[in-house]
Amino acid sequence: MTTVTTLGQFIIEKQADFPYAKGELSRLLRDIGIAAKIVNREVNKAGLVDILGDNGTTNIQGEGQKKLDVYADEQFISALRSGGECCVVASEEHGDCIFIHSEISKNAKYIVCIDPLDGSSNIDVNVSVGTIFSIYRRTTTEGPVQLKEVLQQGVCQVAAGYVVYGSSAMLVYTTGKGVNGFTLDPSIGEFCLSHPNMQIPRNGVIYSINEGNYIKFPQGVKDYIKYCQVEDQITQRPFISRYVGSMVADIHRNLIKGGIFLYPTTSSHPKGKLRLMYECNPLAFIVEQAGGKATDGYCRILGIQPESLHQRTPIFIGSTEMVEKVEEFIRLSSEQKQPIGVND
Ligand SMILES: O=P(O)(O)OC[C@H]1O[C@](O)(COP(=O)(O)O)[C@@H](O)[C@@H]1O
Ligand SMILES: [Mg+2]
Ligand SMILES: [Mg+2]
Repeated sequence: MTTVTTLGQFIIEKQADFPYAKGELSRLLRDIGIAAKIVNREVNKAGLVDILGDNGTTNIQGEGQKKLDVYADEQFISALRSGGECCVVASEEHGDCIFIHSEISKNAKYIVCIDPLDGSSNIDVNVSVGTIFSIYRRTTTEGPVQLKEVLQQGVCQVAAGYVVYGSSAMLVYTTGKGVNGFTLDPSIGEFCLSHPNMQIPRNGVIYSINEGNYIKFPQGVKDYIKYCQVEDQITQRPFISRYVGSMVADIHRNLIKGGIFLYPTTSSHPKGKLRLMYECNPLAFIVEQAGGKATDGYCRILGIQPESLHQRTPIFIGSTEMVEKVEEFIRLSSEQKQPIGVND
């Protein structure tokens, strides 16, 4: 008989890794797991319930909100509110932080940054979407929590994770001691350990970028795409182009198979499109913990000092050797030198 380890059991077991732990972070991860199950239930039957389509509202970034964006946002915020371990939430769907002032949360130490529904453009077409979360601890216990306590560097994360709502629902997270993946077993309603100690291959043959923006990319990125497309058996090129358009799904695939995900600056997004606090930092923490790399082309994503809640950054993330290769192309093009391996 196969024994299953549920997320709840695993979290408790791993608590021993943290001598100061009192169970608060465990309960917070549990609360996120519960909200993920509720969102998954709606995603699974999205066509049958009134949850597809536009919500008719826009978020702080001027993006049209989907009904599922708003629904997921409400579910995660209500779970974090009622759980009692979270003192402030920074969500993609809200311009400002949501400070939680309740009796149950008066001693709460944790700060959660969240992208409640990632891959919104794929919601209505039954393609994998996700949720991304990042957890920090307050930097002081004095007085009410301040915005500056939210704007911590990615290296200060105490935990991060994502949920993929795909052919199966999976929750993948790290607390800085490796990465583990759990698959939802609908028959028992539990996330069960299915991918222990996930490791991303050091190299890969999959590159993931919206090539529709090709002409808007910096030269170094264009050169790297050309490099990926040139025939060369030794380096197994041409590489395979895969792009779901849901960052969580693209990163999850590369985490398992190896590969690189790139969202550079473009002329329409001169600072990049993806958000540092609740997309890039959490996924960078996971990929680094799995043995990969995440940079903005020059610097480590986790080392960037945040200045605002919804700031964007270019990102190159995945198998270490592939990220180092694209960094090389970006450096060479900024030194206006001809890269090797493009016009073989
Ligand atoms: O359509 P584009 O420009 O390729 O952008 C796709 C990217 O935008 C996102 O959908 C942005 O995330 P949200 O859906 O949470 O706003 C990413 O998941 C995805 O990688
Ligand atoms: Mg997103
Ligand atoms: Mg989103």
